[in-house]
Amino acid sequence: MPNPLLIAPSILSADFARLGEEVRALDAAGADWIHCDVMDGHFVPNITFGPDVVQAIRPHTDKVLDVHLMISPADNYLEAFAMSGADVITVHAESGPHLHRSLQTIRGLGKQVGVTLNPATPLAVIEPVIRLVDLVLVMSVNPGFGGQAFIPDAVDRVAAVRRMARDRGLSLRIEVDGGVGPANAGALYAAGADTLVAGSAVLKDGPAHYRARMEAIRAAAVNVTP
Ligand SMILES: O=C(CO)[C@H](O)[C@H](O)COP(=O)(O)O
Ligand SMILES: [Fe+2]
Repeated sequence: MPNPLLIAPSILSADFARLGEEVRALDAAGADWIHCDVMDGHFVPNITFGPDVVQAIRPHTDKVLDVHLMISPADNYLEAFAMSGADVITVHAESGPHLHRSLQTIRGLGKQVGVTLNPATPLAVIEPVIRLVDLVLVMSVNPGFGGQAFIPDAVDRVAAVRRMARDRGLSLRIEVDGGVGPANAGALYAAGADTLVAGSAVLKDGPAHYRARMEAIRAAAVNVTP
């Protein structure tokens, strides 16, 4: 039985001066999760925000706050993000030498555990830790910026992660992030993705379009028979 499809708009493409309003608008427009991109200017060549901003948006929605940490090292900040009200905390496998420990720490903080891989990282890296996670995030762009072109190899990588999970009897979530929109949602869902992050495809034309943009992605995903 596949997991229900979730659409997770990324606030990376929101108006940062009106972040609370933006989160409320995404929630009201039918977002399943709110995806929060945390960048440190070191692991990725861009800087966004830290746990104080996650804490500031927490009262604006009851939806799951899906925190994608693009920071290195991540371990020193996991507790702060847990305290900020994050529900899912995802770390990059490439961001430190102690991935297993990072995932154990997130679990110990009572949060859903995510691991993510850059497009060039072999999928085998997650084999030793796949039983520890609730979610595998397959990056479909090189992390750091919104609005980049989708890397088509991500579809095959999703299918391979789904096989890896099924072979072990795991029904974890597979999330895809970067350049996701109606043009690739069907292929991603058919390959086994169940959580689609979308920044620019949802937010680029403002709040009046949020609902229609998310519905278009949802419709494109489920209309392709796996
Ligand atoms: O993690 C990210 C970038 O590193 C973002 O979540 C992602 O790029 C979303 O933006 P878009 O849908 O515009 O690509
Ligand atoms: Fe992200």
